[in-house]
Amino acid sequence: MDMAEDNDSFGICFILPEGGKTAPCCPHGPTLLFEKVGKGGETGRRFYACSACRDRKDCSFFQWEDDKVSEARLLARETENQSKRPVFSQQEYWTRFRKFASLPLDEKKFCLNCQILLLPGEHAAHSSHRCTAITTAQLRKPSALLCPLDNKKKNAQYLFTERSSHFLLDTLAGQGYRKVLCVGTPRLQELIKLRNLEQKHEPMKTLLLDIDFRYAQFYSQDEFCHYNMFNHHFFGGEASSAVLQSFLRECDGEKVVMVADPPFGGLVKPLANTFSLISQTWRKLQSSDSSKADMPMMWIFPYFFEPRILECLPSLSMLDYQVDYDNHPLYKHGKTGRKQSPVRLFTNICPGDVVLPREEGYRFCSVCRRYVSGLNKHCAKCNVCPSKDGREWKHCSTCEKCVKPSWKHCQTCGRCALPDHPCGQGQGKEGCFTCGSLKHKHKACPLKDSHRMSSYRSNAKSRGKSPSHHPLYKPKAKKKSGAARRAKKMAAQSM
Ligand SMILES: C[S@@+](CC[C@H](N)C(=O)[O-])C[C@H]1O[C@@H](n2cnc3c(N)ncnc32)[C@H](O)[C@@H]1O
Ligand SMILES: [Zn+2]
Ligand SMILES: [Zn+2]
Ligand SMILES: [Zn+2]
Ligand SMILES: [Zn+2]
Ligand SMILES: [Zn+2]
Ligand SMILES: [Zn+2]
Repeated sequence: MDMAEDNDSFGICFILPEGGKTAPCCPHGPTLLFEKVGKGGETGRRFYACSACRDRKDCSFFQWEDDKVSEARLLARETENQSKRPVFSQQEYWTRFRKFASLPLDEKKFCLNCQILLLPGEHAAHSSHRCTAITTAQLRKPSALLCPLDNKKKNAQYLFTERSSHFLLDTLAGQGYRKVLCVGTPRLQELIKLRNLEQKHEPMKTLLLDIDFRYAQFYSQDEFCHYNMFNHHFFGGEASSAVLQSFLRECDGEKVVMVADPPFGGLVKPLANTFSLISQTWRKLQSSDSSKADMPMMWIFPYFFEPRILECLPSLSMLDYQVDYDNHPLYKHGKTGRKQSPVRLFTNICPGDVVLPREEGYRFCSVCRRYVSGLNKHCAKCNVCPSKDGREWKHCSTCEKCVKPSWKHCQTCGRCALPDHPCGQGQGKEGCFTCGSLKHKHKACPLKDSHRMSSYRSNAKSRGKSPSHHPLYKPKAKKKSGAARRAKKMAAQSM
């Protein structure tokens, strides 16, 4: 980490759900349990908060773990949760879609204000809204039709460029996968369906799990589930989770792979927990010979979360491929954008099997047995291709490792750092790689279980007060950890 963390801050830890305890629900399904952690690492009071939203404006749920909640309050909560449900069930959406698809062209209308496909009887009710005609081709590309939800702290809908979505699809098809579980990847699902229509390749099946139920309008029950990937919650209940179960069953040798592209501000640990649960479900459904294997997956996330991700899911490894987005213009691949994309693929597919495009400068390192960025030169001393960010890193013989090109070895700190680093705070120790603090090691880090600390920074005064004084809702970001700071910057620089 290239950042020092201010040591007076408190962290918030995410606690994995314990068996037998049911968490209260917000409109986004079961909430997650968190714990405030003091500077000495001592733990504080636990509370439940929304799994999906990091901003109080999006979901204001808050409850101390030991709160006694009145019946009246529970009822009010349930009513609120109900009111946030989609108007139609997935089956109703599908019926509507089929009706819509059979309409003559001049009756096919989409309301831009309400973001819904309109059936003939509904045009009048939307007459004062902006409505647009829809072609069959548009109907097949919902991700281009729906306006991306760029709410940074909730949806952060960044859509793959053609380059990245085709790369993903070609790679997976080339590996023999015939079923792609798309977790938060609507554009990939769409591309798979378009490719099937061409009838040039063996058809692939796809199921989209996404919290954005606008996509429900375009798909059958077998193609879309309204889903929250931070708590593995199916809004459509058991019928919906059964859809996933049947998708994960590999009949006739149809291999399944999962591709997930969560919002970058999301917590790593709950996501890893969800992906493990999906993998477990998959494993139970397979014949005995694959009982030990993990479900093949690709998790798309910025490279600076690598330590966190590998800590949670050690079977993954990070590839050098830069994933880029249409509506994230600053982070384009290679030299075309102002900056290189920091987003990478984390996968348990053998890295050597994922061929990165030579025409984009990637090359195969025969020692590392994987494809790497053109500038990622193999270091004979470290015996790896060390670069994480696509730039050429250089070896520091004092630190005995390769470092970013902008770093210089500092005699005072006894390590490599940016030239303008806060000097002299480390006493020659490397400190914590989670938060960057030089005063403790990673194992003792109070922020270990959360990279959400940027929005959760607080002071002790908030303890015991009402929800409106809750630490979650008081973003008092001074200095963030490297990863949190960069994730925030990515979100802020978008659009
Ligand atoms: C970074 S975008 C990825 C889109 C992808 N690059 C594509 O082009 O298909 C994040 C996606 O995850 C979805 N999403 C956000 N929060 C979610 C949650 N809690 N559960 C499930 N999906 C979520 C968004 O609706 C969006 O589709
Ligand atoms: Zn919520
Ligand atoms: Zn409307
Ligand atoms: Zn190498
Ligand atoms: Zn080296
Ligand atoms: Zn050094
Ligand atoms: Zn120094």
